[in-house]
Amino acid sequence: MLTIKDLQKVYNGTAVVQLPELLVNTGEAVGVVGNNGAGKTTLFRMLLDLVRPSKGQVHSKGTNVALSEDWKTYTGSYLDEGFLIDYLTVEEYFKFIADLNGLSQGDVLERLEPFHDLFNGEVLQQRKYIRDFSKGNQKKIGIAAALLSNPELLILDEPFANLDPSSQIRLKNLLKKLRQERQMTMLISSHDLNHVIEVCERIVILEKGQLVQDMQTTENTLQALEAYFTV
Ligand SMILES: Nc1ncnc2c1ncn2[C@@H]1O[C@H](COP(=O)(O)OP(=O)(O)OP(=O)(O)O)[C@@H](O)[C@H]1O
Repeated sequence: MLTIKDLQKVYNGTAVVQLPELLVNTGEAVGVVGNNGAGKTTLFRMLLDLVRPSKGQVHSKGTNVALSEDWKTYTGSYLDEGFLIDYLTVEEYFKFIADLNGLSQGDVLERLEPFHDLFNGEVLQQRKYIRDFSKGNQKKIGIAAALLSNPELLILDEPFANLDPSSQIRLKNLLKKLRQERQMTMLISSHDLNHVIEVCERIVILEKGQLVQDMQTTENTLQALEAYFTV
């Protein structure tokens, strides 16, 4: 699905991402972990053509993401609040996304059904602008919007951050369900090692922009990650 070749991003003379090669197969869920400043967000921004690489390319289904818009039809993503339109209500925002994707009001309601527990009665019909929601609820809105188009590829940056414990568990279960039912390809960055290994069958560790480990998730992965991050 994704082919990253010789990818580099340099800021102020320092390579903050430097990846000779990284392949993400169709149907694979890859967790990206690494300490603050490891380059996770910068990598995701390059995957989504939001930041131009200093060197190298990202291909999605064989197409360079910087040279085509085709990948946008099957890619859902949420990195931060910049993805929202904060002066709209939630319903207006979902309608905007629905119109972009040719979805009816009925489709939207059906596709939001799996979010019922995660929304916890605090997201829909609130009669307020997105900017007036809490950070956690804004994140739920963004993730739901990313999934409205039923994408083949989902890219989420720290989806569990800012969520309360119940919401983290609900989101984790929702992502696991999407994996099981739709074999959705996922790239998820997270500082929550427990949750990310439950959702993803493969974990890559970034350190100072470099890929230092690439492992399949097993019953020993949490221990291995904890050992790695214990300094
Ligand atoms: N626009 C920018 N200009 C200069 N430096 C930048 C810019 N964006 C990111 N960086 C730097 O690139 C490095 C990687 O940052 P990035 O946000 O990708 O890391 P991260 O792994 O997502 O970190 P965190 O876990 O803290 O979110 C950091 O040193 C950061 O300061």
